[in-house]
Amino acid sequence: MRLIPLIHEDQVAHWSAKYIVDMINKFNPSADRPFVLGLPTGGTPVQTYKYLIEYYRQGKVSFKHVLTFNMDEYLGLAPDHPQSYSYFMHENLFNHIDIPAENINLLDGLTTDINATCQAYEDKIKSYGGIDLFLGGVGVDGHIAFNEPGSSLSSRTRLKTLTQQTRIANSRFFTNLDEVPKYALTVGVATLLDSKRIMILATGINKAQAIKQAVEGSVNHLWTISALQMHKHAMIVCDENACNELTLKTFKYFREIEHIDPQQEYDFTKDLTVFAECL
Ligand SMILES: N[C@@H]1[C@@H](O)[C@H](O)[C@@H](COP(=O)(O)O)O[C@@H]1O
Repeated sequence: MRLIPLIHEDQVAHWSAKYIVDMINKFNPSADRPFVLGLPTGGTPVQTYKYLIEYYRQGKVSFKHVLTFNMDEYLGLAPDHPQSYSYFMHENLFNHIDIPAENINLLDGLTTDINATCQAYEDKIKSYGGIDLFLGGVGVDGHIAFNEPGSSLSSRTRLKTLTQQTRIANSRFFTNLDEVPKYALTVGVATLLDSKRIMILATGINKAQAIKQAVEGSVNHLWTISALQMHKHAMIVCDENACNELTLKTFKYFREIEHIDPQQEYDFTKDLTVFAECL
């Protein structure tokens, strides 16, 4: 696993956006060979999306041949509902870049045939040869996508019941807790593990326990983020607060191998994908 223990939240956003840009450009996608990108919602990636838009506006990346699959969607919310993940993605990213509408894939929260919708999503991902890079966040309870504690580590896209803790955490985007849906459609842990690369973002002290479990804990279905340990190219990009529960030894080790010096400006001009190739 590659852990990038940065200092500030903004560096996490900048690092992750630059990594995505470097990956896309290196891949050199075309109509016949698109780059397949998995995407999350939540508060954490918003700033990453702002940086991606900035890179796009500066002409440093194009999304014309990028195909996206979002990781999850609330059951029962229409795509134009302001709290739906579809709405979020259009507001925060898709409306500001050159991605063709037909390249965007989102789970249908209004589906009347859940199993068929989930199977079709898995099939579509496979038909493109899998996800090249899945970007994600992490819940306070260590969930990735909506794979709540106790999710099978072999799970695929399906319906999940949300925990009360997750509903409370996500209620900040709704008027009150009762409005937060109780169910969601989500890609599974195995769907995520099938991606060629996974990059999880974590910022803030409330993610520190999840990061400890992910990096120092054992692989465990109660902390689904720990399944990243089974992946060949998994990365966690986090700020100092999210590292708060790591041992000093772990923290220093990863900081050293990533050449992160808190006294120096981070060099965002270098190719961030290179280290991953060496792992
Ligand atoms: N399903 C999403 C996850 O994909 C996300 O990682 C998590 C954390 O969100 P935030 O970044 O707002 O802390 O929230 C939701 O539960």
